[in-house]
Amino acid sequence: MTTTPGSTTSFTSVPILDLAQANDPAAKPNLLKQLRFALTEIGFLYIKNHGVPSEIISDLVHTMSNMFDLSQVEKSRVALENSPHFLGYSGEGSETTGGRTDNREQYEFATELEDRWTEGMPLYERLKGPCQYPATSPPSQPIIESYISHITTLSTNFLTLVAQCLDLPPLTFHSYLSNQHRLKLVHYPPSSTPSQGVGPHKDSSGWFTFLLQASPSIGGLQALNKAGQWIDIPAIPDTFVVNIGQAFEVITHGVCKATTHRVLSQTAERYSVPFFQGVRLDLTKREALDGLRTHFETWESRGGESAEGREIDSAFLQGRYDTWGESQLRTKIRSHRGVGRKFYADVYERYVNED
Ligand SMILES: O=C(O)CCC(=O)C(=O)O
Ligand SMILES: [Fe+2]
Repeated sequence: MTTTPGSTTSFTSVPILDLAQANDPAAKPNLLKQLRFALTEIGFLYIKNHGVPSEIISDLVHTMSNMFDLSQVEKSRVALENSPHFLGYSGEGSETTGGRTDNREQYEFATELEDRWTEGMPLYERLKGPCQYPATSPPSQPIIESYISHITTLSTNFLTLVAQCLDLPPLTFHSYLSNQHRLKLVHYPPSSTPSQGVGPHKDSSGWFTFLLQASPSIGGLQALNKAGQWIDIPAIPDTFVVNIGQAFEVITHGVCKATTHRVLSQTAERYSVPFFQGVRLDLTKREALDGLRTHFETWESRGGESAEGREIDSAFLQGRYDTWGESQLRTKIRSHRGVGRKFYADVYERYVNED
């Protein structure tokens, strides 16, 4: 259980920000004001006019649908359980969040990197390595790589606005970036009774998450406000949902909070694509806290988190581990225990048995 102070206010909706305003000197101050409000009071926002070409998105949505239509035999050829990097396909029921089974299947990809890990290097370096692409026609790899490349650019540029709206030099957050960002293609099968698509969680994978809700009229995504109410985050065409990850909450000393969210399964199937902007794995908690301490110390931290929000597991914030990389590895092993047992036997028991 976390002792993290504060999450968000009692927001009841999530604002839509127009990134085109960043290029208009007359409109930019308004954009930065809205962004500051969203980051400090909500932890979630939509962005429109984000600059990612619509054909890049439609190609991705199309290939995603082909990938989930593949047979179980084809899917299991690229099984995540065979990857020490936690990259590949995992079927329904193979992931748990908050101790309960999620009802979704997913393919996990990342910026394409070689596996450079050898015995003696930090274990978390093993999170980096090649993706597994299933056999589709047309091939999915160039489509997914192109999407990752566009969102990487968008998310990197977005950090400039984030810094500016928090009264910091434009490149403040860039030096903390990893060379590996992760992308998931997610399919929530239909469910006749209300059930957990993915359970309540805070994103543990980095700075910001950029989420494409790929099923236009299907709901299910919700964020938790301070009053303990679940607020709907409906799919809005031509937008991404952006939310704060746990590392960003740490570096801003809780001024910007990683807001708890979940997905409820619907009677219709739903597709989504979260992109997790990566943080350097060797970032230590001390470095993260000291970096901007003097800047954020003077900020009034926004108080109060709902009881349910405080229950969310959040290892890096609690300071159990020295590095961001180790807390990442722990989170991955706890979610995908088969991979943990197979490739990380030395730490498996310790990681899964602590609360
Ligand atoms: O599917 C969604 O809309 C959100 C998924 C999510 O929150 C996650 O995978 O971290
Ligand atoms: Fe999430």
